Amino acid sequence: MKFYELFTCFLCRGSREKDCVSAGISIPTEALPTPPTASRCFILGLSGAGKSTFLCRIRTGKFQETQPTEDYDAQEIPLSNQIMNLTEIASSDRRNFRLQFIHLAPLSPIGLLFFIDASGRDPETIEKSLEELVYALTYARSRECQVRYLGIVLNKQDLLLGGDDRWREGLEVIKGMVCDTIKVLLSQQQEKQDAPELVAPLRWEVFDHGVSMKTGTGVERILRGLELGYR
Ligand SMILES: Nc1nc2c(ncn2[C@@H]2O[C@H](COP(=O)(O)OP(=O)(O)OP(=O)(O)O)[C@@H](O)[C@H]2O)c(=O)[nH]1
Ligand SMILES: [Mg+2]
Repeated sequence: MKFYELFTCFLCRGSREKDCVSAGISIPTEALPTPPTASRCFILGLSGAGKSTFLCRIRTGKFQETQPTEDYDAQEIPLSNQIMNLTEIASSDRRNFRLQFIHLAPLSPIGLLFFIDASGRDPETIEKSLEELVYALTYARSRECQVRYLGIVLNKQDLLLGGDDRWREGLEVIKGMVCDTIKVLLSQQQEKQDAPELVAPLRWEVFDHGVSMKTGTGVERILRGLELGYR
């Protein structure tokens, strides 16, 4: 799928309904999010990408089996420089993501952590993930909200390590698709030049090298990235 197709796709797709069982804090669909006081970081990614497992790792320091999240799940964690509110948006649901902006003042910066299940190496799943990422970045911008930090997490690499060398190649392809998408998005937005300070995440990076929420590899790196992104 071409980049501009990703761009138009998000405009025509609505948010999806999911039948889910809550893994943590469960809030009825119709309830509005309560305003958090800490800096905000949204955890996005398709269902099953590992968002709750990441939150669970932070909460308990261990791997625990999760259930699909219902609507969203939030927790506040202390970083070295501030308190960070991490809010998982279940299945990257667009409506639930948009609802979070009710309590965000214009120009207030946010962070995004975007999870991708890299174990399948299925191009359609990656493209679908990237559509959601483009939607999130573009929606944040439409709300005059600066994305201060974007971390893209290529998760579940423990499932690749036992395989042959082709997994390494597959991972590089995924990383290439992610980087191309972000670069095209940023250059297109910069061309518009209507609000340059809102255009790009001030800092973005891809977490690859063995990342797995099951083994815990990469969790510290992700938190450190977030910390640096908000410095
Ligand atoms: N092998 C492996 N499994 C993982 C990893 N991360 C998550 N899982 C498993 O993948 C499944 C889905 O993980 P979740 O963390 O619930 O996924 P999610 O992104 O929160 O999904 P939704 O809440 O539906 O949006 C669970 O069975 C996890 O145990 C990983 O790094 N490696
Ligand atoms: Mg979840």
